[in-house]
Amino acid sequence: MSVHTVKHPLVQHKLGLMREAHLSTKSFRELAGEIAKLLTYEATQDLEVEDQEIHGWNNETMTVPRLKGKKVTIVPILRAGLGMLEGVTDLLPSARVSVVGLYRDEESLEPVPYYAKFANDIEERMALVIDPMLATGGTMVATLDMLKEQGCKQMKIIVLVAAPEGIKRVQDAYPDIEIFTASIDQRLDEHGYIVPGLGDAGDKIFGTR
Ligand SMILES: O=P(O)(O)OC[C@H]1O[C@H](OP(=O)(O)OP(=O)(O)O)[C@H](O)[C@@H]1O
Ligand SMILES: O=c1cc[nH]c(=O)[nH]1
Ligand SMILES: [Mg+2]
Repeated sequence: MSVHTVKHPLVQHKLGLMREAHLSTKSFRELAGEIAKLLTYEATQDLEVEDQEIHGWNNETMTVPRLKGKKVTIVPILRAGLGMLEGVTDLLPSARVSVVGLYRDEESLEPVPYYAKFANDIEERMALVIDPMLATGGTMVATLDMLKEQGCKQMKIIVLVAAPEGIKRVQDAYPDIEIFTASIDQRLDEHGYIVPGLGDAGDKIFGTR
């Protein structure tokens, strides 16, 4: 498995803005979408293209590259993953969206699934799982287990911030999966929050803090 930390200045600048304690809900949500879009650009670098002949502006034929029609399903993890969805669909407008809902139990820190609705032909699609936070990794591994159970063969992960503990948990369970992130932060605190992190991303995106 490889972990790609996207060091692009725009990504790093925007993530820095997200770390401000008193950022408005509006700004936090906008930045989450913008970084998600930039990370998607990186995560889709290996999409295949094929030549297609077209008539150009002067009616001469020319050959242009076109996406080969790789089927993708975007998988936002409720709630917080929804804050990234628009940024991802901006770049992948034809992708199907498969939604899973899991929350992390505050005491045990274990994921509790409560919703799932998958694309019909999910077994033929590459799944792009999106969630702002990869903390203990419990939620992500449970999501990947659900996708595998549905017959999904190729999966990638896009998170805004990852903790080393979460990366290891995903890595142990799914050695071949690629993770794209804007930052690998230092550690988890005693409540399982990423430090320095962003705080509770779901609460910040939905204004429920
Ligand atoms: O890696 P983990 O330790 O499992 O933690 C990460 C999960 O916690 C957060 O969701 P939360 O449970 O707060 O739900 P929410 O999105 O509804 O706020 C976050 O958005 C991840 O889904
Ligand atoms: O730091 C964290 C950890 C889990 N969930 C969050 O929203 N933030
Ligand atoms: Mg939350």
